[in-house]
Amino acid sequence: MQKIISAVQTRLADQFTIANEPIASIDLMERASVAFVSRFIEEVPLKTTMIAVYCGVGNNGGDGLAIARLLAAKSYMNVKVIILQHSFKTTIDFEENLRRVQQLKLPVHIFQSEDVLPIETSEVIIDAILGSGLNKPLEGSLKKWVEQLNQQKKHVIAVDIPTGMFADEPNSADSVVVKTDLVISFQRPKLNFLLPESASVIKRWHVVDIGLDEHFIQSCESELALIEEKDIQSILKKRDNFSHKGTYGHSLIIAGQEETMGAALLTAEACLNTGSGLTTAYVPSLGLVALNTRLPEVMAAIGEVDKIQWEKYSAVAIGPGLGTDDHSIEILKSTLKNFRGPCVFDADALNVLSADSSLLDLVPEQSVLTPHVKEFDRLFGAHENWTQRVKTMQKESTERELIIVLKNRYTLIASPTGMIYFNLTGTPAMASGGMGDVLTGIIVSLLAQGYSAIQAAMAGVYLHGKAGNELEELGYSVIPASKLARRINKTIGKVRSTK
Ligand SMILES: NC(=O)C1=CN([C@@H]2O[C@H](COP(=O)(O)OP(=O)(O)OC[C@H]3O[C@@H](n4cnc5c(N)ncnc54)[C@H](OP(=O)(O)O)[C@@H]3O)[C@@H](O)[C@H]2O)[C@@H](O)CC1
Ligand SMILES: Nc1ncnc2c1ncn2[C@@H]1O[C@H](COP(=O)(O)OP(=O)(O)O)[C@@H](O)[C@H]1O
Ligand SMILES: [K+]
Repeated sequence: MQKIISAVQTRLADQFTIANEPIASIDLMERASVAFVSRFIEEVPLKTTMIAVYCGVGNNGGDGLAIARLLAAKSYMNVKVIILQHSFKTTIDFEENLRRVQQLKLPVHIFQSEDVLPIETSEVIIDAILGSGLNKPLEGSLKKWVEQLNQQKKHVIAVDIPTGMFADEPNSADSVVVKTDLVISFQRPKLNFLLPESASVIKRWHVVDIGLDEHFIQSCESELALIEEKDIQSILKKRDNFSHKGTYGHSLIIAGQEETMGAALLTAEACLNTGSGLTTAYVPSLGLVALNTRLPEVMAAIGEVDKIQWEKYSAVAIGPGLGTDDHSIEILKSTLKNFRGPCVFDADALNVLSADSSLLDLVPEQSVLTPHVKEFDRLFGAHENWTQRVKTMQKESTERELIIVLKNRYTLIASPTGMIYFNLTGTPAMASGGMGDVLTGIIVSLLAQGYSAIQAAMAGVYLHGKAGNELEELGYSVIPASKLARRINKTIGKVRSTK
């Protein structure tokens, strides 16, 4: 698990590394710049490319100057430096790198606040104007310059963070930020890279290791962390030699209506392939033929709700394609009343809970809720931005002792301990109908197999995304949910075998 740290904590990590490695500040800047350049070369391999490095006068600008020098040393022939003199308060390392650049005789153009920037003729812009030292939204000449740069629609690569973007607090909707194709960021992604608002200014980001003290970073107080594959490997258990189907639990999936039987099938198929010992689907009787034809391994439960033998099941998933009519409400109420084991609430189950907060209050502790953003806002109220949603998740999850999985490109998982875990696996190729049903099937299966609620949510989300990544690598530009439901067992096998 990698802690995500704030801009302030990053500064402390810089200082700690400088004092304890020990390393001179200027040498740490050099190391960061070397790390940037090694990734930049992969992005822009052509040495004749015209590159303009836009520098501020703080340490981000210092990085920019070092990067310009290092690129020239790597035989990039057309590198020029533009210094935006937004302040006269320069840093020592900026000054030192300016001296080094001037010795090389690289073209350096300096612009003062009142100056108008000429139209940029270079093909690639490196944004080293401001980094994590941003302390207020851009204004005045800096804002004007950045607006002008954005209009030119160049290939922009930012150093550490796009100029104007806060690392860990929300930018207002009208704030001006450099629009980037790639951010090469130092040591950790910034919180805001992981929230959907960043999409308007960041197409891709990549983190490079600049050798900050990891022990210090991991000891920082932070309630935000990134899930790593080794975390999932340590969760996943091997299947024992003398185990049998009874060892791996019995999942009940309550899903589907006449027009949405597919949701029940997808959930059940994913559950089966994730390793649940037995899987039963409670579906309308008109769905029986489909279920028996498509998934002969899955048993069916049909008929009156009060006939369900709740004690047979180790875990329940309720909601995909269930509808929100009276019958669905009755099934949900019955689940809340009768089932004592771990439960996943998804889709229409969440919609029913949103419509009646007294039902939401009955959801047992350690249940897993898997809303997408609309379901989340229906459950917990409208939000102005994702920073607010993160706070709400934390509050609701700790107060209600629930695991909340807020699905997105980078799905967030809130634990009742107050921690928020970010998952980085997954791909936009997974943005297709039924994908959430598959996730629900994976999570309920893990619950039935005896994993704790937080383990099942973390492993489920990670493996779901990882299966998507693997299919994309096999050539799928869009992944049908059923394809992923059939792939998941292979993904689990691979993650487990690399232990
Ligand atoms: N420390 C290290 O060893 C390492 C650091 N590294 C690099 O340092 C970067 C952080 O550098 P930094 O702290 O110097 O801040 P930076 O982003 O350059 O800006 C500071 C300047 O911005 C100004 N300013 C702020 N907001 C403003 C606004 N809205 N509009 C106008 N001005 C504004 C502020 O002015 P002030 O408000 O103080 O007057 C100050 O002059 C980090 O992202 C990474 O790239 C790496 O080399 C690794 C080693
Ligand atoms: N752009 C994306 N990148 C990564 N994962 C995605 C993306 N879009 C959707 N997903 C994943 O697909 C699933 C969609 O869930 P949901 O919206 O409930 O779909 P459905 O209701 O069709 O089943 C979530 O797990 C989400 O994380
Ligand atoms: K920058």
